[in-house]
Amino acid sequence: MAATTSQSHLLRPTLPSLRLRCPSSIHSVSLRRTNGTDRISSLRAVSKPTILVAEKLGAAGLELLKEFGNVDCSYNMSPEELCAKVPLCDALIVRSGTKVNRTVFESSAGRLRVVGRAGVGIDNVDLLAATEHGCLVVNAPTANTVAAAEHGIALIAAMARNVAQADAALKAGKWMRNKYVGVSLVGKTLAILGFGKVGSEVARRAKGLGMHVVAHDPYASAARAHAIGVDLISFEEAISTADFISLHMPLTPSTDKMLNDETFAKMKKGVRIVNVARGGVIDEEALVRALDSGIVAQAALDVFTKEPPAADSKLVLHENVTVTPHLGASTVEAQEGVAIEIAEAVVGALKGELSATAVNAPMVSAEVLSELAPYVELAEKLARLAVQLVAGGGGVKSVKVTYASARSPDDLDTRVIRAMIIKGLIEPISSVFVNLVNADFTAKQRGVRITEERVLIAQVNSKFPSAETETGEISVAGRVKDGIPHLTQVGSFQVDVSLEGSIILCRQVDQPGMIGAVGSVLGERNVNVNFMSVGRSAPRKHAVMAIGVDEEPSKETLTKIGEIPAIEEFVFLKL
Ligand SMILES: NC(=O)c1ccc[n+]([C@@H]2O[C@H](COP(=O)([O-])OP(=O)(O)OC[C@H]3O[C@@H](n4cnc5c(N)ncnc54)[C@H](O)[C@@H]3O)[C@@H](O)[C@H]2O)c1
Ligand SMILES: O=C(O)[C@H](O)COP(=O)(O)O
Repeated sequence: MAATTSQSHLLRPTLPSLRLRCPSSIHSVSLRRTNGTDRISSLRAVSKPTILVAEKLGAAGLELLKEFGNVDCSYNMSPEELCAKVPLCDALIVRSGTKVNRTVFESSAGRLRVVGRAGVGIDNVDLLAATEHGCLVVNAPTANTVAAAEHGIALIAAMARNVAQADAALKAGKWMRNKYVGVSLVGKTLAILGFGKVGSEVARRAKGLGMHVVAHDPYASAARAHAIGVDLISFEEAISTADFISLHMPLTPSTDKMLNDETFAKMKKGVRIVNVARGGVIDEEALVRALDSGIVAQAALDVFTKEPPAADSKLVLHENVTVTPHLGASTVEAQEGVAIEIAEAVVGALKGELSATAVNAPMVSAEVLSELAPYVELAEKLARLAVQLVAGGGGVKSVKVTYASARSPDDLDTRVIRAMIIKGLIEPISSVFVNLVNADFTAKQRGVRITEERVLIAQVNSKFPSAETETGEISVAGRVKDGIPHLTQVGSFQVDVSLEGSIILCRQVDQPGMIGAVGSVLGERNVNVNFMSVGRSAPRKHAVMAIGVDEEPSKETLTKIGEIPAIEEFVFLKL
């Protein structure tokens, strides 16, 4: 019998069974918890990795990298030069100026294990190709946020007051006070599209300038926006009511050319547009048309579809457009921060640690990670063992994994364990290298179907911990002997005591004299013992004594039992 209560320990997941279903048979393996080390990323260890830095990186980051590996700083490489170098490198660090496409991963012939993007946007890295090649991609998402937001504000102010145009005119000898009358920011509506890290920092600053700030972001939390004093509104409302629009979303298939002829047509005439996100979110030819027609009064752009843009770009040369050459992240402070952030992420990944900034692998919180760590090696080893039990060498096509845990099934992140199971299933029978990055992809590609079942187990804190099983349940067993109910097991201890009157359970060190010591305490206080049984784990180790008593012992009697030196825990139970 297994008894459970609703009390639960949150951090005690258990993985009691893994079942491998093969075409003709079922193999079961019991899982046990081990103290195995965390081999989550399973990135192959090399003595001193080579790290290729393809774009300029801050000195502090380079120092960190040099402490760990051989650092090759090769800036301004052609695509061909990059492809020629990657087979010799374990990690590659880039900014936005290097295209890390499928050819790069293919050229690396499996050597490249980490791509570090020293910045936020990863639109220059082919994530699918990285994943297929088992290459982790990490970025540095936080260190340049403030720099980008400050640049956005600088562009809003410079555009509104014609700073760049007036500067150029004056340097050309033209004093044009009438031509460069600007517009004020105070009281104007600023619509922020993309209310993430940069967008929300721009919002804070714009509010300080007296602007009315609204935002559109399908994934942002309204509570977070309200905390900054910003209303989240629809895209249509944002673009049709704004005096200024500032773009802060990533470039993805769904944001590609988000601002186009159709959307410009819906804007308030004379709107001003700022883009420090990615050039591709604007249809640049449509923007030129909107500028020419006067729908858009001015634009300030830090980013372009093609960087650098063509020297004769109509957009760049437009008199109502202010441009900077992708300088949003380019402050001394941001570049030092980004360099350190990416160096730490790349070094961590090369060491085989899970990165908090992984872009194409599960990001798992430190809490969940430490909870799962003991099961990681277990999962891989069991899968390795199980796959080798399959006759015929064809591997498995279908695997069912059952996770029994005190965590709610919705709150059980199984990605790391699943990846290790896939690794254990596939690596022994193939030359494929499987890690956390490519596990799901590899399983799918090889036709291995993983189904997962999550079972919620309630766990209890027992008054008598020896009654608990490894999985946190209270376990007792009994039988009927000569018509009388008997207790035959407490936890993992075998006992045999009739269930009459009341029972005292004691756990003690197995040593001579214990039955006499407890019996004398009871006898001296006139408590009649009707049955006594001892079960032990091994001679002279631990034992559980079950004592049936006719009378209820006083508190003082129980205290005396507890004071016997070898007694480790005890409990009195009324039946
Ligand atoms: N110019 C620069 O030097 C510079 C510097 C830093 C960041 N950036 C760019 O700025 C952008 C934002 O960076 P971040 O750090 O704030 O990223 P972030 O991930 O914190 O924020 C992006 C936000 O865009 C939102 N979003 C996604 N799709 C959207 C859509 N269709 N409409 C509206 N919102 C949408 C997301 O929900 C998210 O909240 C990125 O494109 C990044 O590459 C540029
Ligand atoms: O996405 C980013 O982090 C910015 O666009 C900065 O890019 P950069 O590193 O090329 O300056």
